[in-house]
Amino acid sequence: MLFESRNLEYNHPGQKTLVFPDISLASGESLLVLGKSGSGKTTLLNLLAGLLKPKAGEVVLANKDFSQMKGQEMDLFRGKEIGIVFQKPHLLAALNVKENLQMAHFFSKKKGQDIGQLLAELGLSEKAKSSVLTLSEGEAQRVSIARALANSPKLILADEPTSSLDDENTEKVIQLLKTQAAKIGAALIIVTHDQRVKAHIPNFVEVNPS
Ligand SMILES: Nc1ncnc2c1ncn2[C@@H]1O[C@H](COP(=O)(O)OP(=O)(O)OP(=O)(O)O)[C@@H](O)[C@H]1O
Repeated sequence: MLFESRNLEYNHPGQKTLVFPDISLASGESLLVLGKSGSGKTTLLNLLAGLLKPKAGEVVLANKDFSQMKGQEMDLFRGKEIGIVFQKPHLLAALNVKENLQMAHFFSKKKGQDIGQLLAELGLSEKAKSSVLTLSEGEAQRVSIARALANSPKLILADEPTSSLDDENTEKVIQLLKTQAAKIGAALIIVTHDQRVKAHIPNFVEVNPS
């Protein structure tokens, strides 16, 4: 398996212990994380991104357990191997579209995908030199997907990536995530409430409040 998380538990201060379902994904496979508000979906995503350390359990990507990795070692590992798409695109306002993607290459110190080709595949070639402030919401979300993919990560994590998009852009964003994950052989995990996404990705786990 390319990616596995096992027996994960987490404690927010003063809260009940959250216990998570195990996940196991091969290269190119996609999975939805479903669950009620407050059940722990974002916490799970943060554990899978190495942004939080679990109280128990392990997270293994390409045979490496990174669940207890810290500091610079974790940042470097994440920069190389994990692409994250947030609910709202976090782009650098001072930079244009292409420069935002170049930053991802710069920080990961890894030769990733060709940026021109990636922009073309995401239908953004004409926006390469545009300020990110001038993009529509759908375009900005596609740029943030391009940025998450720029280093050809082995794991792509997306937190409610379609919640502010219309049907057409939702369809586009999900297809892009799926086809790009398959193309670069990554595992794809999407946290969502969005019924529209369930139609495209049948594989899911549910986080239940313990
Ligand atoms: N920093 C924190 N400190 C204390 N408790 C927290 C913290 N972050 C989250 N929690 C609690 O942990 C639980 C899980 O939160 P989390 O954000 O992971 O849920 P979620 O399923 O993503 O919710 P939503 O769908 O509403 O975004 C909730 O009860 C929340 O109040």
